[in-house]
Amino acid sequence: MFNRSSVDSPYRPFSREQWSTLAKATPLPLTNEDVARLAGLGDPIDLAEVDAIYRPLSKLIELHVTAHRELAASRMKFLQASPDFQVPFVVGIAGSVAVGKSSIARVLRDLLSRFPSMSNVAMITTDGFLYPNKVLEEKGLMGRKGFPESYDRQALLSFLAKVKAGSGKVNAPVYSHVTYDVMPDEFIEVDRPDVLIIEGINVLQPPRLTPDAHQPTIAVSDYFDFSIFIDANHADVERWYIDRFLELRKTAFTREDSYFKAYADLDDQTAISLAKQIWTEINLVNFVQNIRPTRTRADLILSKGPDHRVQELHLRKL
Ligand SMILES: Nc1ncnc2c1ncn2[C@@H]1O[C@H](COP(=O)(O)OP(=O)(O)O)[C@@H](O)[C@H]1O
Ligand SMILES: CC(C)(COP(=O)(O)O)[C@@H](O)C(=O)NCCC(=O)O
Repeated sequence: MFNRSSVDSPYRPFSREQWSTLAKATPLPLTNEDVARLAGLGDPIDLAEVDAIYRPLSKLIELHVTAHRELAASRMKFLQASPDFQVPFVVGIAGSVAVGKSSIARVLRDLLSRFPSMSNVAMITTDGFLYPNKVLEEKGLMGRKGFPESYDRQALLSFLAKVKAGSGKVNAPVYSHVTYDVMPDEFIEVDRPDVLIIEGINVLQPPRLTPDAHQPTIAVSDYFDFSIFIDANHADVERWYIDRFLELRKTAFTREDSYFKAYADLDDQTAISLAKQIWTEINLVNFVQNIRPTRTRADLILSKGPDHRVQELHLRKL
């Protein structure tokens, strides 16, 4: 669990209680319609949690979006240039596999789009930018899925550059957890959104050195205007990973096109040891070596307890 609260820390800490008092002063309380729509997302985040933690967070992000637009307008005026488009505001969400990034991203997308100034909120996940299995096999990286080298970073950087440059209709590739591979003909079309949420385990990776000149290149997070790291004790995340694996065994794995179809009939004990093995050999190693070290690059760190409820928040001081 992240724990820095001294005066020289770049972060200002908030207990769950302190943060949730902000909900009272946050506009746009949840209406019955919002509650029904959020429940319809099928995510397990309960509505009290949405109200106490994620609704104030949506307001904080809205403040950043407004300030970002004002700064862009003043800069254009100073540069005597005419603003030709509104640059999308990019929110990055990082954290371990199975820490709850996608669930939080979906809820945030819904909450942000309730603000009239940012009704068009797009969302993508970085798994679409993993190399296809065929390429990973050729590179000997099938056991390193999710590690920085398993992503087509250039494609991801180019996607973000186009979105930020105001290009209309930019396609992001899509990953299937059923086929365990990138889908060759499926894309998410992003068309000049007000906000783009990009979620993935490696989005806060520092820039890499170029092999020839040893010069650092641009980082994915250079395109972020606000970044969030979802943190939790890794023993809890392992449990969430195994629970999700057992759930998938009953659903996605039973499909004919599932990569894991052979796992659908496993008994509980075998399924649990297999999930533990994948967790320990791939995802935990990646978390310790590559993901956790990026935590202090985030603007906001959300620390979850064993029940997924956020217990503490650390917000970067301005
Ligand atoms: N607030 C929550 N309460 C209960 N379960 C949750 C919560 N958030 C996520 N989960 C569960 O934890 C697991 C991991 O969440 P998910 O959003 O898929 O993680 P990630 O996108 O980080 O891999 C899933 O089984 C999900 O249903
Ligand atoms: C697809 C993932 C790399 C997550 O990617 P992300 O969307 O966070 O970029 C991960 O869910 C994964 O499949 N890891 C490989 C080991 C495993 O099967 O869990």
